[in-house]
Amino acid sequence: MRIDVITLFPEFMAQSASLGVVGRAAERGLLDLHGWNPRDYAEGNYRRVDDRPFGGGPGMVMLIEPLRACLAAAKAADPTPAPVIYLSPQGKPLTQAKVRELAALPRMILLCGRYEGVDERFLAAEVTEEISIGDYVLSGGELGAAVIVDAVTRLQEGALNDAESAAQDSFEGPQGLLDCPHYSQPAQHEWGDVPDVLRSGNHAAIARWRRQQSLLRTWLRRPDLLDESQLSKADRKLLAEAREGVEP
Ligand SMILES: NC(=O)c1ccc(NC2CCCC2)nc1
Repeated sequence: MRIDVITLFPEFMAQSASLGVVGRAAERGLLDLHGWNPRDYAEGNYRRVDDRPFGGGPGMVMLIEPLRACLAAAKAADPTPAPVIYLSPQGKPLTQAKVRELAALPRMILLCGRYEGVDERFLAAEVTEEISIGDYVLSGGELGAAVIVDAVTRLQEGALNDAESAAQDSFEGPQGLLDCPHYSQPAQHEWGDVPDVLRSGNHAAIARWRRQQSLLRTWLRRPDLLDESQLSKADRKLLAEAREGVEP
């Protein structure tokens, strides 16, 4: 997948995409990441990318023309069509379903705003959709872009060593349940012992326990994600059994 990021801080994106799963995916050619700096496309001695807002008020607004030229350069670099996604608190909340949709694309262009934002005329003319990574305000869209880069890259074929681990992630299953608890060495510890079932070697019992824990955890922590009408008979039975003796 190719991802072009329009940002005044391309070094930030390069850094965040050089580590771990994303870094490895980039090395494997699963991710082709390009940074584009609007300042490189700003005219005049001062190479202005921002100016004061009409109507007054605090802060600055990113100007149309440097962004327009910068986006044109990014599009000219590769013929593959791509949605232009603007990160902002006014965007649609990012969900794993949206991540899966984006991960299936051959390319996307991420636009990162700074200051008070981008001239509305640029958004109206060039932006396909706005996405928010949560209901809070950041100083720039770069962290949102890094979140999207990470989330879509780990879903690229071959990015994760064990494809299963992606399927067992929270929100991944068809019902979008939370992930179950995980344990490793030591089996006994002053903070508690590993549940016996996980050491039993009984893979059916282990899968059952994990499913039950995911159901219980989702019910306790994120009931908004649990649509019991969508649960199978088996899942409803597992949840009922797990609920006994547990206060939400
Ligand atoms: N919740 C978010 O996804 C988000 C995105 C961008 C941002 N700030 C940017 C937007 C325009 C100037 C700074 N803040 C928050």
